[in-house]
Amino acid sequence: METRDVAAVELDGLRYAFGTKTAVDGIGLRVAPGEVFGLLGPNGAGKTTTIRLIVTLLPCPPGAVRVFGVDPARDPMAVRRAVGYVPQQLSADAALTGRQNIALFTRLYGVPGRERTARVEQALSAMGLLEAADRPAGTYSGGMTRRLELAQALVNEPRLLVLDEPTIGLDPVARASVWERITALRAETGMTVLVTTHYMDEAEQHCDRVAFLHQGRIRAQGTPGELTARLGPGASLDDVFRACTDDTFEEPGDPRDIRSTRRTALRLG
Ligand SMILES: Nc1ncnc2c1ncn2[C@@H]1O[C@H](COP(=O)(O)OP(=O)(O)OP(=O)(O)O)[C@@H](O)[C@H]1O
Repeated sequence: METRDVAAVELDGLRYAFGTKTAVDGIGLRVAPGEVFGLLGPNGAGKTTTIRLIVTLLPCPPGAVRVFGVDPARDPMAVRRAVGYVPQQLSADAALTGRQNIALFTRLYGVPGRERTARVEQALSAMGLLEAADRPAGTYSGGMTRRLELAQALVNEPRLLVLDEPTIGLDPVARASVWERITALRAETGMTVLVTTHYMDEAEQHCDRVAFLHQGRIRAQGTPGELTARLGPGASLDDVFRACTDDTFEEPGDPRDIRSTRRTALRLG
């Protein structure tokens, strides 16, 4: 039986290695239901690997991951039913129309036949794509393509939406339009959103809480306001990013340690 206290995502000592390369090195975090939570960090920090473990695309050890209380190591199908995942790599078929692309996903997700049309229309509407629905996806702008991919994930009616770099490569207007849709969706449905991004301004503006990863470990986590406050007046999330990737940062996992890097970060900033 689920209670209000069940986390949307809970990681406890999560580890993963590709052969001898440790990509995720003992991560613990908790994403509350309804939160927008940002996983931040430099290239190779372990963000995508963490996400792929959560969405069951990589096998995780029992007990290290819970999605709404369900361990993907024990019941991956239950986790897949709860999750909508938009990977970094573009997944829309350029030759199909937007509507056809989304319809394809209703089949992939096993949406019952009688519900498919309504789900497709809802997803198109939620992502502002009704007018462009019957054009080939190959004619869409970058921002529209991203919104189409979000729409594809939405037909599963996910409780947890997982987005890997949803705005990468988009111009500022398209980035804003993608976030506008995500924000509206969250407000309307109460959906939990787990997102990776390299854009610190987006994380600062749109994430309720964030965790900074570096070399497979969490270096700091909290609200953007908490983390910047630890670096002092005028600090930005960019400064926190730099502090967390500084090699002198010794004790991962304890957000208080960020204070010890304050001087370094300010110097670098
Ligand atoms: N399939 C793989 N085989 C071997 N090593 C991998 C594989 N996938 C990722 N890695 C390694 O694991 C580490 C973490 O990679 P990951 O893709 O999770 O990082 P990331 O934080 O998502 O980076 P980016 O911001 O570049 O997407 C990196 O050192 C990467 O080279």
